[in-house]
Amino acid sequence: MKIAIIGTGYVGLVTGVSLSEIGHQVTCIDIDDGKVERLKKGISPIHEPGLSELMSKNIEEQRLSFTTNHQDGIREADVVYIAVGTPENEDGSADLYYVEEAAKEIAKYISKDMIVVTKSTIPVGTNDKILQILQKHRIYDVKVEVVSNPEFLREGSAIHDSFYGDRIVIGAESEEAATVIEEINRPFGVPIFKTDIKSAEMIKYASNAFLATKISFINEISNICELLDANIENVAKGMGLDKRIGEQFLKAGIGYGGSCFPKDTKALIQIAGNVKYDFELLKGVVNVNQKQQRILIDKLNSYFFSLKGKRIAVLGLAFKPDTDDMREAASIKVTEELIKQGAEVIAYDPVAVKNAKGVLDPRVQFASSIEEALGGSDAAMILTEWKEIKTMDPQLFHCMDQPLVFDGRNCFDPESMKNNQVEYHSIGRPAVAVPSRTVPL
Ligand SMILES: NC(=O)c1ccc[n+]([C@@H]2O[C@H](COP(=O)([O-])OP(=O)(O)OC[C@H]3O[C@@H](n4cnc5c(N)ncnc54)[C@H](O)[C@@H]3O)[C@@H](O)[C@H]2O)c1
Ligand SMILES: O=c1ccn([C@@H]2O[C@H](COP(=O)(O)OP(=O)(O)O[C@H]3O[C@H](CO)[C@@H](O)[C@H](O)[C@H]3O)[C@@H](O)[C@H]2O)c(=O)[nH]1
Repeated sequence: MKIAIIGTGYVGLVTGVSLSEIGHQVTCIDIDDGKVERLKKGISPIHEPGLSELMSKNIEEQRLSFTTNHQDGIREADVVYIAVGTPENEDGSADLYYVEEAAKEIAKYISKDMIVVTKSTIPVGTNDKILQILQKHRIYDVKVEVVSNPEFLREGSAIHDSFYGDRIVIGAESEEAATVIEEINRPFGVPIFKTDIKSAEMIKYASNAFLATKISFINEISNICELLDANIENVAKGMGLDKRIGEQFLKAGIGYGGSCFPKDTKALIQIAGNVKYDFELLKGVVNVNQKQQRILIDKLNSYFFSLKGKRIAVLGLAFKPDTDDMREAASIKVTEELIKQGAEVIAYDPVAVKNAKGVLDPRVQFASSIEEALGGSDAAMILTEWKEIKTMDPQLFHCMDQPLVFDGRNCFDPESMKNNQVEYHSIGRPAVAVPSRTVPL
């Protein structure tokens, strides 16, 4: 099948590469010249395990190409995917500008019967609007159908998720269109769930909102655990053994970030609000997350009398491990607050530094190793559970004069920190104090 994909971000690029890997002829289109030039040379614009290798392989085998020219990409295609961004408007609703522009571009160049597939996360009812745009702006009198095919990949494991996902959701009005998209995806071997368009649109938002709810729930439980001297890791494990609850997404920490949960939860509140439904539970989830992102700062504030002049090492900047994505990363708010309170911030991340430099306060300094960040620091904060951080020798914390760690991702066993004489404050677990500590507060 000949497929064109509009937008080569995380979703468009991973979709294009994966569809070419299972044998389709794919053209990826983007308006960003620089990005397309790099892609043509086989250079991935994002850090995503396994992506570069698979991309180069399919470019070489001539199943995958890139262009900035919509006409070239769309003219020959049997199916066109929309995978452009749907960022957050100021009021929390989804900004549909890029999706609507993409639909207009498609309409200009459709010259034969065509299915347009939406991969972008779009509010319930948006596929209907896209169909109207396509019908209004098309030049030739051809049949055009829209199919909703929301994406469930996670950054950091996007390629794996494409080939081993739990389900592929296809929302269509006609059985014929649904079957075409089913056949395209069949070689993935992932279970396919076919439904109507509006339900497919809602499945995407409801899934993200449910996962975000699990995270805010366990974070609230972790805060209560701290007050009662219980241990959140044991609690989450015991809860997760119940198959109805499940062990995933019960990891307490400094809240969820990234390009999806923060914006999609707020968009769903708006989607509900538009039909006069007050989604109280989800509002609570969002508020809890905002509070949770401050939790390490609060711990630091109750430890030190003032942060003025204190040197704080921040370990991990990306919103999660195995990605260089900084969108809505906890590190943005945390470093902003540290600087506001007069601290000196020295940060380390194995891959996200380039992107971090574009979004963090220019006063944040960057270290090229964990040791360098820790050297001379008064405290360390762990914000991303990179493998390199989780598996480091706790003795390394002695690069600080007196090791003091605030861990927002529960990377270490408190017992091992105690054995290594490291003062250790984590999430939802009793703190480890070191009696000999003499740092002036
Ligand atoms: N990032 C994720 O993990 C993820 C997962 C599932 C779903 N989603 C959803 O998928 C959509 C895309 O997300 P993303 O993270 O890939 O976005 P992104 O911002 O990384 O990429 C969007 C790309 O679209 C391009 N673009 C914009 N308008 C265009 C046009 N008219 N023609 C061609 N290219 C155009 C941009 O230049 C950019 O490269 C969003 O709706 C998002 O919510 C994202
Ligand atoms: O138990 C957990 C699990 C995750 N997180 C945090 O939640 C955020 C999101 O993590 P994750 O879901 O792994 O990454 P994303 O790449 O944002 O993927 C989510 O958002 C995508 C975009 O919609 C969806 O496609 C995916 O299914 C959905 O998992 C990150 O900040 C994590 O640190 C926790 O705090 N605790």
